[in-house]
Amino acid sequence: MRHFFLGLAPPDVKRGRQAGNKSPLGIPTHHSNHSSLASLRYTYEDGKKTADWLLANTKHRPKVAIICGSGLGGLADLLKDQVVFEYTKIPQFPHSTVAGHAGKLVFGNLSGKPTVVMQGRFHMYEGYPLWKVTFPVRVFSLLGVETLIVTNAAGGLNPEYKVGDIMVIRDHINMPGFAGVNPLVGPNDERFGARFPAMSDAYDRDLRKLAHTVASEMGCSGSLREGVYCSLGGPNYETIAECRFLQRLGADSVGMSTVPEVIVARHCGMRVFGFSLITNKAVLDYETKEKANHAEVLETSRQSARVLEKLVSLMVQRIERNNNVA
Ligand SMILES: O=P(O)(O)O[C@H]1O[C@H](CO)[C@@H](O)[C@H]1O
Ligand code: HPA
Repeated sequence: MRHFFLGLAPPDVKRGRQAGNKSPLGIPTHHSNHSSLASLRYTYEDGKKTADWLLANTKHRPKVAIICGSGLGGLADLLKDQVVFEYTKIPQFPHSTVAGHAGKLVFGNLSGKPTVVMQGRFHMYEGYPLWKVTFPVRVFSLLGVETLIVTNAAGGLNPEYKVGDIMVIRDHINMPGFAGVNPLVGPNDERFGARFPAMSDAYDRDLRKLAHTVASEMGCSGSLREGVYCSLGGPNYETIAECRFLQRLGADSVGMSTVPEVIVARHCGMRVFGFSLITNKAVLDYETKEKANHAEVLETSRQSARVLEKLVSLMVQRIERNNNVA
């Protein structure tokens, strides 16, 4: 296993062609107007710089990328012939700040397939704008990744779901998107994708089918669900009224991530698959004393991670080049 401690200070983020004070996360603290805010983002060339740096420092050429949810980073340990980069050492990469997100990018072979795994993702509630949250996805696309697998820890809204169940994501509800909070807001660079991408087929049908096949071969189809994930901004967990509202909207699970990554991956033509691990039941009853908390989320992830890891690695084994399933 090789670790990179090259001591490279991450270069400054593109300033959106404006001067101004910055927070420690590189986020400007003063904006003259909305349009300067909208043009503040990483450019295609920024993504290319980071991708080229990674390609120069590893011989791996991944076709599959996996983003691990809270407490689910153990998946990276299954990679053979690892090359590990701390996020803090990768030019322009944001840094992980949440418990259960180690902040390492791991390249290697998973089930014999060249794969890159994010041990830790970025969330809007950490103070990152969505163009930073989703920067790794664009870097993956520039590395040549064709398939993105996302995992997350989520609260179960569907009354049938139990803690420890795994939900194949069939579709999502982008709650912040209703208010215009979307990673694709701002000037569109056609080299990544079209101005108006479709999202009706965001989660690949063949990979969803494959997940059910693999789960039944593993003998765990009883705890495999399929449903709709709803993303909120966080960081507070939902009120009871909000959970009831989300249920009525048709959401089966709720979390604070994933959707921006999926939107950006689909924008740049990647095939997407996702799992929610149901780490807690959403609180829907005013009589209960139950409360969501991150310690419980991490504990459920710890207990159920092995099944999820096996499911993902068996799926990767069957993903062929050019988006086929073996
Ligand atoms: O979605 P992931 O990153 O798995 O994490 C989930 O767990 C945290 C809350 O416990 C939130 O960050 C929520 O989004
Ligand atoms: N709500 C939001 N995000 C979450 C939850 C939840 O209940 N569980 C894990 N992440």
